[in-house]
Amino acid sequence: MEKVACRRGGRLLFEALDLELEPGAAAIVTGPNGVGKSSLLRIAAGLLNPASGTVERTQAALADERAALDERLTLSGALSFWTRLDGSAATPGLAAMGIAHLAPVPVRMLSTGQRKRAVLARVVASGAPLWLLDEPANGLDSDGMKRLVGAMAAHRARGGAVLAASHQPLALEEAQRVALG
Ligand SMILES: Nc1ncnc2c1ncn2[C@@H]1O[C@H](COP(=O)(O)OP(=O)(O)OP(=O)(O)O)[C@@H](O)[C@H]1O
Repeated sequence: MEKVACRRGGRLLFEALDLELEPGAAAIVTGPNGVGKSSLLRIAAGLLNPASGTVERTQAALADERAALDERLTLSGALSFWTRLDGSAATPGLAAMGIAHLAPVPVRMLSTGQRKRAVLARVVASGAPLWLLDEPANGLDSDGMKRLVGAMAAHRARGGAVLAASHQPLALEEAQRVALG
């Protein structure tokens, strides 16, 4: 991102933001509620246009509060919708997040933490080089947190990059800090 500005509802949230993520790199976006962290991730995902500046990205997978998993389907069915598009497989994502046993369970029946793991499984399964994680630790128990940290480290070791927004400390070694507000 070069000189990126974000305006929402007529209000300038941030401007002149430069951010570069090399393969294997990570950045953590911090700042108070409403400052524009999710908006920054949506700009990075290509879902929101910056008010000014330029964005160049590789293929990205976004995990935010919208699960983007069909509530009416089983978890494996909902993940398959995405893996068919991505030409990838759901199994590694389910295994990485420790929810292989939930594959036949309808998405609507998942608990908060299970749902969060499912969203992260979708990201892991995507094979996308850039992970955009909005509050990825929310709702996770200690095992879920360990799995998230492990998945991010493995992704970076394979040359992937992570851009995360979090109020909670995230174990991301040598991550750049992007402090908004
Ligand atoms: N669709 C929208 N239209 C207008 N304003 C919006 C829209 N979506 C978000 N906003 C506003 O943009 C601002 C930034 O929202 P955003 O979700 O990016 O903040 P955040 O830093 O992620 O907050 P939090 O820490 O609470 O998750 C907020 O004031 C919010 O009300």
